Amino acid sequence: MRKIGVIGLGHVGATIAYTLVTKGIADELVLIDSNAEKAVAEEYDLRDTISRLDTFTKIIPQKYSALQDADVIITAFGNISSIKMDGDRFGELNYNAKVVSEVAQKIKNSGFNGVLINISNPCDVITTLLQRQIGLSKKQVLGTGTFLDTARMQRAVGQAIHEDPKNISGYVLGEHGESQFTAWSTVEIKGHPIAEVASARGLDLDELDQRARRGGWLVFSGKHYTCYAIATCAIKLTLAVLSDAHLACPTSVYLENYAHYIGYPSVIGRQGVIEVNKINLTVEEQAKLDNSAKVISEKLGTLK
Ligand SMILES: NC(=O)c1ccc[n+]([C@@H]2O[C@H](COP(=O)([O-])OP(=O)(O)OC[C@H]3O[C@@H](n4cnc5c(N)ncnc54)[C@H](O)[C@@H]3O)[C@@H](O)[C@H]2O)c1
Repeated sequence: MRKIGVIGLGHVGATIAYTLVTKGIADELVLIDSNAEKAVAEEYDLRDTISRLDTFTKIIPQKYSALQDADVIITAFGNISSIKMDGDRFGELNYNAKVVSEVAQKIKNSGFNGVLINISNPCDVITTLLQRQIGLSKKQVLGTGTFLDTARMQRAVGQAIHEDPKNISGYVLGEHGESQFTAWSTVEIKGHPIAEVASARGLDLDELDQRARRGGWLVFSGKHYTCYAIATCAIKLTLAVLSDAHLACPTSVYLENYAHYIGYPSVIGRQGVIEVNKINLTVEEQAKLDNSAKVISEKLGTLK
């Protein structure tokens, strides 16, 4: 039996819930939102969907205690309308930090002992707060982090050279925010290092890095939220946990040397973060990672 909880049923949470139901991934789905009307609306839209599906999902609305034996909780609470068009994901910091204190206590009281995947922004800060306040092990808590930004880098490079983005491998690392960076030393196209392809095809890597970083704002500026790509990232991570896939991907993971969560290569399976996959970065990339960690650390500091 696969039991999943989604907390926060806005654009992102509702897209995730719909995907979990229509793909038959969840046998039981706990749906929670502080907006009671919104929760009922999403619950019944999904119940009506189930009438036409070949699979059945038991929907359990608004019940934290039902999370006790859940395999995965996905947190997608927030207030996206508080984000201005200036490209700063820290706009939700104070709001979501307050939500954490409420939600973390309720998750803790439920006795949940599975894997928590956080989406709420600022992702690295909120993931750090959730882990600290729920008290689950650092392996059991992760954030989507730069998994989405890496998809955007794959899209930017793929578009530039007319390749399927899935043929581009490598990592965007650091904060899920403005200080993120593409670690070009890790990027390959069908096994060819990007440096080779860039010189042969005249690619401007700085510009592609910028396109990956600004990718979210391209979507946000048109519809004032993003949903499909982040939901797909969360679903992929959920499936990696449920099937113990040992999926190698960048997520927001706890790094001892920074003492908080940050986007870094990891391996995801049944227990959550199976491994923090330490890789060799160039001196320049390491400096960018350190800088990104400083940005996250400073924001955490403002909350103390
Ligand atoms: N990490 C990423 O890559 C990524 C990508 C997209 C969005 N996000 C973030 O995900 C979050 C959700 O985005 P959205 O567009 O769905 O926002 P949204 O404003 O549409 O939805 C947020 C939902 O959370 C609910 N909520 C607020 N406080 C709550 C609480 N105390 N308990 C339970 N539910 C609560 C709200 O009622 C609302 O339905 C935001 O923080 C957003 O910035 C992150």
